[in-house]
Amino acid sequence: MSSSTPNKVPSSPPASPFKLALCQTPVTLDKEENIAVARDYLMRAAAAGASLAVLPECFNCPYDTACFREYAEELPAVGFKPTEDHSSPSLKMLRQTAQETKMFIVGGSVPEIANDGNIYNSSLSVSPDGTVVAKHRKAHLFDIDVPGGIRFKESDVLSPGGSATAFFAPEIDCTVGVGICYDVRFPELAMLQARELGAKVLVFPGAFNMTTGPAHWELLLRGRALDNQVFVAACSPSRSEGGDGYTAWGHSMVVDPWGTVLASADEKPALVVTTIDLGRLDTVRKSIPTSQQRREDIYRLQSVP
Ligand SMILES: NC(=O)CC(=O)C(=O)O
Repeated sequence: MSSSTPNKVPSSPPASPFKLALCQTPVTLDKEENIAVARDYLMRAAAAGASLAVLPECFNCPYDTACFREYAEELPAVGFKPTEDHSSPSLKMLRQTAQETKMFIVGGSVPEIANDGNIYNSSLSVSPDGTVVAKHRKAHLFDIDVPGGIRFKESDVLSPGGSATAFFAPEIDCTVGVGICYDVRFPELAMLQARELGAKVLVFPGAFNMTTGPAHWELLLRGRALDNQVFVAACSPSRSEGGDGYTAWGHSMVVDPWGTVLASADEKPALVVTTIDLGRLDTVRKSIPTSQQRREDIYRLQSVP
């Protein structure tokens, strides 16, 4: 797996605390309306003092494989400059809002159509000057079949991304990792973001559902926070029926490196704002120094012939 490299190694001592906002927006069939609502929540996040704001998975589109191709947009690569024109209405909104508010925005995710016709579930992150600083394509596709629960097959329509993603945000002196929803179930990805890319906050736009949400959402977020001793912030759409009846769990949540839930929403539309103090990360890592106690010599997985 290749990894995108953050644009700077974070300096020490840790930066001042900053505010992070999760925008748990309602998502409907109306793409234009979804984008306008997302902007409205982002403006409210800025008014609440946020420096980093996050949108949900598929913020412009119902979470429904039947919708992905119709709603898909072409998206640019990392490094795309604010001066360059682009056709994507979602990117236009993200850039304009980031520039106006001076926030870093992790733009949830939107269906992306690539030059070769493949569709991806992709997240763009934009810096306060409007530059695209990260692009993550959902690496693990949500193909599941839970008897009596839910069946979903993203791979019917989507192709998987092939890298781990993180970007450095100088204004808050923090490297931010980005994964999308099902990616959170794979500890190796989070470990790569934290250990090799230096992420201190892992952000997951995600839309769990009424079967896996109550069972696994909080458990996974707290697990990834604890096993990497990082902050984890996950942003869901609010609970509304998708085109084929997919019902999002909601419960957007921020967890600290000790595994404590700092802030969370219920299932309704919500703006969750909380303070991130990266000093907490150093305290936890000093108290329980698991990163220095790893036994790499005994972790080798051996394949069975
Ligand atoms: N929707 C997803 O990608 C993941 C999910 O709902 C789950 O893992 O459960």
